[in-house]
Amino acid sequence: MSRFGNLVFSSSVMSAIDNPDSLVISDDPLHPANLIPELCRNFYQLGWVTGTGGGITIRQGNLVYIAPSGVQKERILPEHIFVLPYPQPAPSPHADRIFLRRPAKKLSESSCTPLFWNTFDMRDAGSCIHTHSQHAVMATLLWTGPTFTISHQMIKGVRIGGVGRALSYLDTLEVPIIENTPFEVDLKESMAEAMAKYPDAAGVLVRRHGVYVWGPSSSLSLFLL
Ligand SMILES: CSCCC(=O)C(=O)COP(=O)(O)O
Ligand SMILES: [Zn+2]
Repeated sequence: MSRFGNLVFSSSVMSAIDNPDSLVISDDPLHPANLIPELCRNFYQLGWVTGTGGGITIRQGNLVYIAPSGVQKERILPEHIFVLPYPQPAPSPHADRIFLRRPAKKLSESSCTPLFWNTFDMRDAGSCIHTHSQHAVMATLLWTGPTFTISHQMIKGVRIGGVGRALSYLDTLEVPIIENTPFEVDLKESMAEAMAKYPDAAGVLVRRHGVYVWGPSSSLSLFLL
């Protein structure tokens, strides 16, 4: 453990401070910096992240990897990935979010970052995926109330709260639907409220917009989609 300003981080985080690019260079296809671009290409092919919409994060221990904002997600490269330490104090007008590594190219981290943080803080999630899937949007139009509810369907792989035990055929899956806002960041509070009110939900739908789904790892978040 070492100190970085007022924060205490593991030695792996501290060694990354000397060579930030080492955080996104790996031969391992499962390394988050390689996995995020691959998953984004898959999401594009599925029609889930058309235009520049959607976002993804993977957290491995105290390192958080986040895709860039406002870019065609199918064109993301490992060098475009942001890396942040976790945990860290919430950003405020007086303190910015802390980054261990930013891309050399002029990019911003996903505008979903505050919402991704909800899933780390409230569910100890290892990944969170946000898509604009037409199926998710359609569900929010057909279920006009505050939740999408389903039972006796393909819910056996869905985990309670995204990270707990798997649901059975006989369980009922209830997913909160929050109302859309002009900016992604403005969904943070209503998403957190929905997560607190529905602790068993493995995701949050955003009306006329899409869905946030999380899991203990990227493969399990993906399965829930
Ligand atoms: C045209 S997308 C508007 C913002 C949005 O909904 C979104 O998902 C964008 O996420 P990003 O990671 O590109 O900031
Ligand atoms: Zn979105």
